[in-house]
Amino acid sequence: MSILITENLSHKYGAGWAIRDINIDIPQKGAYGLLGANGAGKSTLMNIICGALKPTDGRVIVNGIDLRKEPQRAKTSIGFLPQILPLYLDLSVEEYLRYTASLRLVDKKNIDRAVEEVLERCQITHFRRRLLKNLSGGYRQRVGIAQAIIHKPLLVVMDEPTNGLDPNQLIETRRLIQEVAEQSLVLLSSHILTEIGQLCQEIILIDKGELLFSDSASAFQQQVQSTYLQVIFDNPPPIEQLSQLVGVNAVDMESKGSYRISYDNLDMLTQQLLELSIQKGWKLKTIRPVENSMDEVFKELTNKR
Ligand SMILES: Nc1ncnc2c1ncn2[C@@H]1O[C@H](COP(=O)(O)OP(=O)(O)OP(=O)(O)O)[C@@H](O)[C@H]1O
Repeated sequence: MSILITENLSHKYGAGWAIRDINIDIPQKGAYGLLGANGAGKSTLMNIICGALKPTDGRVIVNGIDLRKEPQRAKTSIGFLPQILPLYLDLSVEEYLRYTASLRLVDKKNIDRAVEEVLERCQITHFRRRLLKNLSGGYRQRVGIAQAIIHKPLLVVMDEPTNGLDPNQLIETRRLIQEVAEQSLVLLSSHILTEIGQLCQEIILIDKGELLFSDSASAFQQQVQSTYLQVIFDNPPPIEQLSQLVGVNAVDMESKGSYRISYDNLDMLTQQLLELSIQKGWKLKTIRPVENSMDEVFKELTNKR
């Protein structure tokens, strides 16, 4: 049974559609990256999937349960880390987690154990008595993740979970997200595409409220044909000679003997490289296409429309 299905999900605020006919079917656990430019509809989609916003049209099915028909039952399988976390700053970490466990309908007799488990999983046991207002941003975010997983949901939705964190906090929060994704389906949005590339095996891209792409991260990178070659020589020519070859747009030196060539005619370029290397003794040793960066694919796909 699929963990998350959305069927023709659409939402409009006032007159304009924020999302339109989004169909997603995610059968298994793992980290899924939700990409889209500002205003693409990511938060709207996430809020609807978590039951925080009622869609204008369509439906959400979580673990086989229709969110609109049985919201309470469906929500036992959903954890949510919203973009702005509603923290009660005068509560201690432990008090807050007890409260969220009861909101998530964790059985009273299981609350102690559930709190201990998430304190440990999120590595905040030593801060259990600290007031939330006295925690750093990184630790607040861990508390946010702890409240999202306290009831062991099958689906965890995280809206920009690493936004505003410093580099150390970023590394730790990403590690925690990866651990959560081993036990749940984690759907997360981020503006940092390299982060999505590192964390997520699957990519969902929405643009202007419409689903543009939903497949593996490697399929995402293959969406746009690379127009770069990496060439490495044992006896490298001067960069100017490479720049003058037919079919070349630009050449950058990566390290001694290694160049990145932007081209518009691959056949002509490779033919010249092979011929000249033999003629002039450049000793060409590697020639390979450079994989597109996530940024390049994102730009290409969203600019096409
Ligand atoms: N409460 C609201 N009332 C009216 N329009 C809204 C509301 N919330 C969002 N919108 C509009 O709906 C569209 C989608 O917004 P949404 O916040 O879902 O996008 P997003 O992809 O999450 O953007 P961001 O990356 O900036 O957070 C935007 O055009 C936005 O202006």
